[in-house]
Amino acid sequence: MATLGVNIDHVATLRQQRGTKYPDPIDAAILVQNAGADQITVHLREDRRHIQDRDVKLLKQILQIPLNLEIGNTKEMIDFALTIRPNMVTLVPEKREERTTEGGLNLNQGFDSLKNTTKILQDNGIPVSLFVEPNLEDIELSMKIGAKMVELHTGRYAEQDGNLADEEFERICKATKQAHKFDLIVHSGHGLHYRNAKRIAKIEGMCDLNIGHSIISYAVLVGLERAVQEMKAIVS
Ligand SMILES: CC(=O)[C@@H](O)[C@H](O)COP(=O)(O)O
Ligand SMILES: NCC(=O)COP(=O)(O)O
Repeated sequence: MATLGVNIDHVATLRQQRGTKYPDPIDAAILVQNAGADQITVHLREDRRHIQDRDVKLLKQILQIPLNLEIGNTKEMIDFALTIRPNMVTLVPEKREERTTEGGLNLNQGFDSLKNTTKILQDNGIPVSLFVEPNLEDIELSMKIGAKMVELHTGRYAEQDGNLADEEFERICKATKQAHKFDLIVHSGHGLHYRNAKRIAKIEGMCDLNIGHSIISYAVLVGLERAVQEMKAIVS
């Protein structure tokens, strides 16, 4: 079975929504670590809509489990990663206007630049994963770029039902097999939740699942009763 990386971006989304100091993703990361997560994942977006530079710096200092930093392939982000030195970097595509990451990297278009960035980071001891569509061409390109890992974008699998989800699942299985032939470590993520994650975790050789939005959403619900009871005790 796979290990679990918990993406805590959307704890920061709640904070940024009001410009408050709470909820602090650092507090969340400690709870997540104590609950048994194998890794913390954060996506430092160019527009800083959720996670902030300060969050990443503190996480690197306090975490006892690995920190996976997701960034776009820009000079600003590469310089930041080289300063912070996370345990790994996942290079992801980014569009300011998107609500969330819509697909994998365009490896054909970005080939030279991604190869260069991967080399810089890995030469500095930071292993690189490429966030890619689960297709055979992109797996081969990932190997040619020289990354040690890929993260297969499971968004389409998560959005589909029935036969269409089965077809996507097959694509993920084939991409995983192909990646193993090239000695790439395989992770998966995006849109995974309590009903669709198990099937992906059971794929042979699937290393890690990065899951964020569904876990933070569920945490709001399972924590609400206690939160209301504690406020009720204060106001009454
Ligand atoms: C790259 C990826 O799939 C996730 O990290 C996702 O991007 C979470 O961040 P957003 O919800 O801001 O897209
Ligand atoms: N790389 C995927 C990730 O970190 C979490 O994505 P999501 O579960 O928030 O959709």
